[in-house]
Amino acid sequence: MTQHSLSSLGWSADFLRQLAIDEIGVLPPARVSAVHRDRLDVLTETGSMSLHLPPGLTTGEVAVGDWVLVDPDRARVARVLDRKSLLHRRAAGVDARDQLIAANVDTLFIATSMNADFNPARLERYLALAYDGGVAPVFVLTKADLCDDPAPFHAALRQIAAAVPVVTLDARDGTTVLALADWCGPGQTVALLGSSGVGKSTLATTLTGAEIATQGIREDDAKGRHTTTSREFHPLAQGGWLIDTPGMRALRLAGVEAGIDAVFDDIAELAGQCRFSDCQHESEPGCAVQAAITTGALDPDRLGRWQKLRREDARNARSIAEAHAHDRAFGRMIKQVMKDKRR
Ligand SMILES: Nc1nc2c(ncn2[C@@H]2O[C@H](COP(=O)(O)OP(=O)(O)OP(=O)(O)O)[C@@H](O)[C@H]2O)c(=O)[nH]1
Ligand SMILES: [Zn+2]
Repeated sequence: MTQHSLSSLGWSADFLRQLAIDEIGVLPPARVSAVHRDRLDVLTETGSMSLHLPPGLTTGEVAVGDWVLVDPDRARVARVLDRKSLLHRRAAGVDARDQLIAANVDTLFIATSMNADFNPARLERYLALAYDGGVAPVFVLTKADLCDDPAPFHAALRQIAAAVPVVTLDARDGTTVLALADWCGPGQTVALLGSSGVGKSTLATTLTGAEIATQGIREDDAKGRHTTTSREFHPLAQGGWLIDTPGMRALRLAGVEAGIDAVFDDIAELAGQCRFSDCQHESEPGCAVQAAITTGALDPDRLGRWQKLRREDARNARSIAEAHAHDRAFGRMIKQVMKDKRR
């Protein structure tokens, strides 16, 4: 069985600092490598193991990449450590639920190919998710071998986010993929997002040096819940880890307003200068956003994409909040019924 040092698994001072004196050496840390319906797979310094959860903790509250402390006598989780980053979304399907995608990811590779797939709105959506979750984004332009002129794509990315690194590669070619090596070293954790066909599986295979069976079927599971039994935490050839996030086609943002405003910081800043604090940036007098569109400083399409994302995010966050309130009200009703029965 392969053994890993804690630091090669991504352990750092952020986590060590959270341990109480009486936990050190007693409750060993472990990194979650897969989340099943009723248990977790984890990697520790001594190998891999399967853990149950303590009462009061459900697998919906744990993500691949999480650090937990292990209660070795009971072979179960003692507690989940605070995360340094978290990717989450509104679950697929009809139920309004926040779904954790991956925890403690250092870098999100946002993949797109340089063809008709290239879609600024989609890239901004991924970017908002990364910023909100505290994960550093990197744009990965795939299929470099099929593109005669990458310059327009680079220019478009600069418009979207000038500060985000851009790497152009052929996902099948290990030599070009080496351009990602800086983010893939020992102790580093990366995740990969992008729409179908951009080359995620191909890139994952090249980065890990192994065939990864990515399965899109999980998302279509009626409950929108991870029911996988395959591994989701893959060692990278460079020493780090890849968290596989399959089936991310329907990436519905919820409660990531701060991330959205970070992506559109130019518009958020203009909005702060509007005369009315609740300006909708439509036809109000003294609207700094509309003024910037008039002078050509702001692309109206970009404003439209910002407004659309904000609306979607607010709508999803609201339905998750309403679902929680409904659950609580239902719980109270059940309790009352039980009480009345006992009388
Ligand atoms: N020429 C070229 N082909 C590529 C490149 N990356 C991926 N492909 C091909 O594009 C096709 C789709 O690649 P995948 O890796 O399956 O794409 P994916 O993003 O994982 O797609 P889904 O599994 O549907 O999400 C495959 O036939 C790959 O061989 C590249 O950089 N250059
Ligand atoms: Zn305005």
